[in-house]
Amino acid sequence: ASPTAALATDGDSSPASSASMAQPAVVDVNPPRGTRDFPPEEMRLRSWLFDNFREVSRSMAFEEVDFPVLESEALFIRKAGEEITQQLYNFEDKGGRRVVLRPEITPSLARLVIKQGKSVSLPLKWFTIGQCWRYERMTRGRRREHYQWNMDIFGMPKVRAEAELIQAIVLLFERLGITSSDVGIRLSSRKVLQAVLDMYSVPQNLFTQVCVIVDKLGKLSREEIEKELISTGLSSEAVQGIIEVLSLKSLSKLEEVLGSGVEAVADLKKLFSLAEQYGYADWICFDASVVRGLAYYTGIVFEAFDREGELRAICGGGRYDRLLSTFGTEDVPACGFGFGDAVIVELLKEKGLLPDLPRQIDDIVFPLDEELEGPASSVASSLRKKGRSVDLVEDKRLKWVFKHAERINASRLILVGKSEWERGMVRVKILSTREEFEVKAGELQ
Ligand SMILES: Nc1ccc(Br)nc1
Repeated sequence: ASPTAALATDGDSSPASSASMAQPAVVDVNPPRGTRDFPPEEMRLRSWLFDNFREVSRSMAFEEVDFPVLESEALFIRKAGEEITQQLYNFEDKGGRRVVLRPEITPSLARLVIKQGKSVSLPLKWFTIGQCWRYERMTRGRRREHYQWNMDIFGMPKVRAEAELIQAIVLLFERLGITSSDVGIRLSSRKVLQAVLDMYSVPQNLFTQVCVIVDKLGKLSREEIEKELISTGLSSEAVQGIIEVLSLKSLSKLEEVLGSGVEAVADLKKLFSLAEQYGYADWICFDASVVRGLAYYTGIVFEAFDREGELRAICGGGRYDRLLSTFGTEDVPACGFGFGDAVIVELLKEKGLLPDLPRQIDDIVFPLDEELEGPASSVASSLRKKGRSVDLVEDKRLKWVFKHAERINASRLILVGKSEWERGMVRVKILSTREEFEVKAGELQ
């Protein structure tokens, strides 16, 4: 039986389709576990979302870049215990190379910056939209792939980079109809945690591990967090100090605890003052518990969350000034964020903000009988060359064509009939007004 047996037909009684209807499909027509198909309606929504990502990136003067989904596993081997490195979609290829389906975009960006070396002038502002993968044990039934919009700035050491990236996120939300009462952006700096660890003389090599653990605040219980922190060798005094500082929600309180002149506080104050000038101050709030879960962040970190519901992170990012040296080359200051395609769509659904994106075609061209299939081809071709979207239909009854025109929201129906064609004419039906007239085939726009 043909694998397409399960495919519905359009009800037209053309003999080929009815015979294959009876057999069940012999292949599993579902995509691999944790992955999605994008049939036309879902694809229109995804394209709409990605067009908004692209439009914001363009308005911020970012250049689009792209990378293979397949990367060397070495790019993602990190020892900080991040979830992302424990769920690598990794395998050995036929050449014995250790490769992965990338779990994130940032290491690929860093790789390309290193590869481009001196040939690029800084700062670099790059964006991409790419599919990312994780091998999640299906017990949790979560997705194994999603598309991420990434915007990254290389070579901008000051908090201007963070301020620019947060504006991009706010511009995107505003384009989608989301307001600052729907979503907030929590931000802090990893230098806060660095300052606390310094206060307790915690060795520097524990920093990234501690970040990955405290990122689970809000997901794990306080006891579990304390236990994990103790297991890294931290004193219980240091653990209490960390949890106390990370529960702060006020910058002035933070300054009281850490003392004035601390870099973390200065950075954050500068960012809040820039936010006023950009006009997005009501979107952001200081929250010392924000550390994000990626090992390589070194400075300001931020994440957008929905103010109702389970406070899911919609997107997140931060500064990573020392990622390149982990690849064996000199560091370039960098900052970026990742914005997934799934949580945002759930949020839009909950807020009733999903756009109506019907299929829309300009013209249907239909030959009224077989000997006019040639002329219909030239009519369709000339309209397409003028930029019209044209559905060339044949072997159907006229009744079906009218139904089809409605289904695809066609603006016009161009009928190619024998008597008209002999006079160099075609018949045009404007489907919204039912207006009908003849036009010289050569003058059809
Ligand atoms: N990093 C990552 C990859 C794939 C999905 Br779904 N979520 C997170």
